[in-house]
Amino acid sequence: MRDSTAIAIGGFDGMHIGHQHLFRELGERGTIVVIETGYANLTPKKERENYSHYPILYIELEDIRHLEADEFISFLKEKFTKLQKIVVGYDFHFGKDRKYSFDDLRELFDGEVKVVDEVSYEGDSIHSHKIRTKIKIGDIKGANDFLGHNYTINGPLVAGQGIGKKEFVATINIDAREYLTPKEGVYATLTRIDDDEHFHPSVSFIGHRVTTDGSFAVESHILDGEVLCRDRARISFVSHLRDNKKFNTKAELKKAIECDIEEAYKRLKLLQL
Ligand SMILES: Cc1cc2nc3c(=O)[nH]c(=O)nc-3n(C[C@H](O)[C@H](O)[C@H](O)COP(=O)(O)O)c2cc1C
Ligand SMILES: Nc1ncnc2c1ncn2[C@@H]1O[C@H](COP(=O)(O)OP(=O)(O)O)[C@@H](O)[C@H]1O
Repeated sequence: MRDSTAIAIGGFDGMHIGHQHLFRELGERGTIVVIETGYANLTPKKERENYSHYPILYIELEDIRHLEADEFISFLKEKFTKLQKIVVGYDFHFGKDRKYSFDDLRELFDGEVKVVDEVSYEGDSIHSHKIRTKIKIGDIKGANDFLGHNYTINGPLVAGQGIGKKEFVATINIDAREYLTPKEGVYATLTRIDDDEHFHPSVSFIGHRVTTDGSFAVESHILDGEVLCRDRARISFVSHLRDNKKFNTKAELKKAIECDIEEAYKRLKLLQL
């Protein structure tokens, strides 16, 4: 990483299609420099590493936000002594009051400054805050189109109420509090257990279990057979099926879950065509 000749700089929460355009400019010896604001919740912390083969250096915003432009460049050159190229996007700003832009980099850096033009999807500029809004309203397709991959959360296994398997269907419950949780409801998903290679087709519920104990849950029912989850699971969202709902009886909820399973099968099958 220290030998890198090119770096791309930004927050990079989501590792979306716009970010990927920057990474394409890095060449063979590149590093991604993540400026951590503490607000990343699409790809928190090291989760970003699943979406690029380049090494990532994490820098706290607090450590650089006060710097003048020349100090910022010196800071980067100290970290990367062989630095020849800096890649940023059209709207990158840095330093005191975010007053510096790529113009300042171009003026003060003695290497190449590559500025990537605005990347859009169907005429709409791609940004992580827009992806967050889409996820919050349950527009999974829209979020995935901007991301260039399925929105995916992951977390350690937690105990459920213990009634799923007996009264409804078996589910894997996880704690995914580091992530932005999609709008409460039911989704067609793919779930990977304990970091195994394989993603299982699944249907997932996110929200307050208003029909039973009212507590918040993120849970996934695997569709292609029984699985044993020991440690953690990763849930990848494919499409929104319906909103969370309070049913009058458990029997009605059970019926709804059976419909959800059927619908999830259909949506996931479409993926394979
Ligand atoms: C596909 C699916 C859909 C669900 N939909 C709802 C729902 O609309 N309303 C609700 O209160 N709970 C819903 N649940 C959550 C159930 O209430 C939950 O699975 C049940 O309370 C068992 O919880 P346990 O696994 O913690 O024992 C759903 C669960 C699944 C798997
Ligand atoms: N849609 C886009 N098109 C081109 N560059 C982008 C785009 N979105 C972000 N970038 C660039 O990627 C880097 C990381 O940006 P960041 O602010 O973390 O992304 P976002 O705006 O999505 O939150 C910055 O250099 C930024 O200019």
